[in-house]
Amino acid sequence: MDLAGAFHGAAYVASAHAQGVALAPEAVPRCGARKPPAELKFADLLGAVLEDGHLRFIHCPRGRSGCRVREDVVLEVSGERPAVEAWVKEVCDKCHANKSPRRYQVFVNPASGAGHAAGIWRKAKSLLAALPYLECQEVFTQWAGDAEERAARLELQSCDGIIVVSGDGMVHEVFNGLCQRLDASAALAQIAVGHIPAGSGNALAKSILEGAGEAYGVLDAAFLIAKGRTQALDLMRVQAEAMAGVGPRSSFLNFSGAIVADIDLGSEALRCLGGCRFQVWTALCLARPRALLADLWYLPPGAPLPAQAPQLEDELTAPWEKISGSFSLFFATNTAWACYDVHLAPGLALGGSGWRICLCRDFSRLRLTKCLLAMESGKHVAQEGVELLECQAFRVAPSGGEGRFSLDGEEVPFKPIQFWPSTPGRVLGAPEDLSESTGGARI
Ligand SMILES: Nc1ncnc2c1ncn2[C@@H]1O[C@H](COP(=O)(O)OP(=O)(O)OP(=O)(O)O)[C@@H](O)[C@H]1O
Repeated sequence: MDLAGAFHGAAYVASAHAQGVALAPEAVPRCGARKPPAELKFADLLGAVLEDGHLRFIHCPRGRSGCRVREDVVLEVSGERPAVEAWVKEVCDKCHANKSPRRYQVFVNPASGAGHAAGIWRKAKSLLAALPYLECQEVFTQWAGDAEERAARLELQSCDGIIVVSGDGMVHEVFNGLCQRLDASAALAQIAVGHIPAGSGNALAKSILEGAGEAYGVLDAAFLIAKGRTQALDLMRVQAEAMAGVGPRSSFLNFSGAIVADIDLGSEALRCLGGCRFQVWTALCLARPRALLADLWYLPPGAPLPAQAPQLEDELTAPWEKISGSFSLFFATNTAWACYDVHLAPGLALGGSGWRICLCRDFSRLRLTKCLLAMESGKHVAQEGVELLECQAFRVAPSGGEGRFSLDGEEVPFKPIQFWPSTPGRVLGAPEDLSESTGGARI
């Protein structure tokens, strides 16, 4: 169907087809791009909204840098109101994956990253609030653990997802809140978690955006969330000694020892620097790198996974594999990116692919430095001696010396710890399903 109208006396025709809305040459934009684009692609559109006889296309094409920019196009429409409304609805339905209205709970952490979360949320909200099919209820967290408590108490009937405006630490809290619930399986299936990067590492946001072919940015993250596609995320149940008072934990992101944990945990005090905190602390840690003396057991892909996780004190035999040694680097991950600029496991998909463990054994300071530098591009995987193991489950037990362990960016005791797959979660934002975006009939 075509939509005809006039603006300042100029005639135009907006014509929706399978890939987008074509604007006839004489179409005149009321605001936005100086020159009207010939076509507004559904891939760049979040919807069309009727406001006082005008039709606003919420349009976010990619700018020169590859990041999304907001370039709404507003046209004056004429015609029978019901016909125009039907046209608008059909266009909207083609713009986002989820046809029904969605209600999101938003958690903004004023203490995350360099303390810019409120401004970051304002930017994302200006886009999300323009979409009539989205309703966002925001809460500024008051203390560490606030988001976890709220996720554990959330009423499932009133919420379709949680948007975290913070770093990975608060995403960890939200998944742990969902995992603690009596109805955890239902909550994890229903409540998809979106991540708008406002922390220092923002590994989840980066991994989702990169996997969906989007640039890393605030508007990009908000755009992908609004698109409404979701995907599974593997979660691991964490069994550890001496976690009394903390309760059982789940991990969605990573686990590290040796220099990576020392950098991650040691640099906490420099959170005000944002992502730079890692660079500064890496330089300090490389001056005197501390190796992890430990035994690692892991269950390789394809090995039968028992229904029950072994107890931490149980002996592990085949098909478990065992590696003992001095690890200069120990970094297990569930996501391709371990930080917005650390491409730890290139190509690792979020759901159903298990974890990867990156190991360096007995590396000199020079080799370790080269490995850490190459991680930015993911080229470390081709370096001699860098191992990347695939696993379904794993256990690490320190065998001597001192050290620290970091679980999703938070410190856990330097004691035996085991990771066992649990009910997967869901995240907001996924690559476009090509079968959905092509072959649509002309409307
Ligand atoms: N109002 C608050 N005051 C103090 N701390 C808070 C508040 N709200 C949340 N927190 C805590 O802030 C901590 C840090 O947040 P988060 O980990 O998300 O950011 P980050 O450390 O800067 O980023 P990243 O984890 O990506 O490196 C979390 O552990 C969270 O519990």
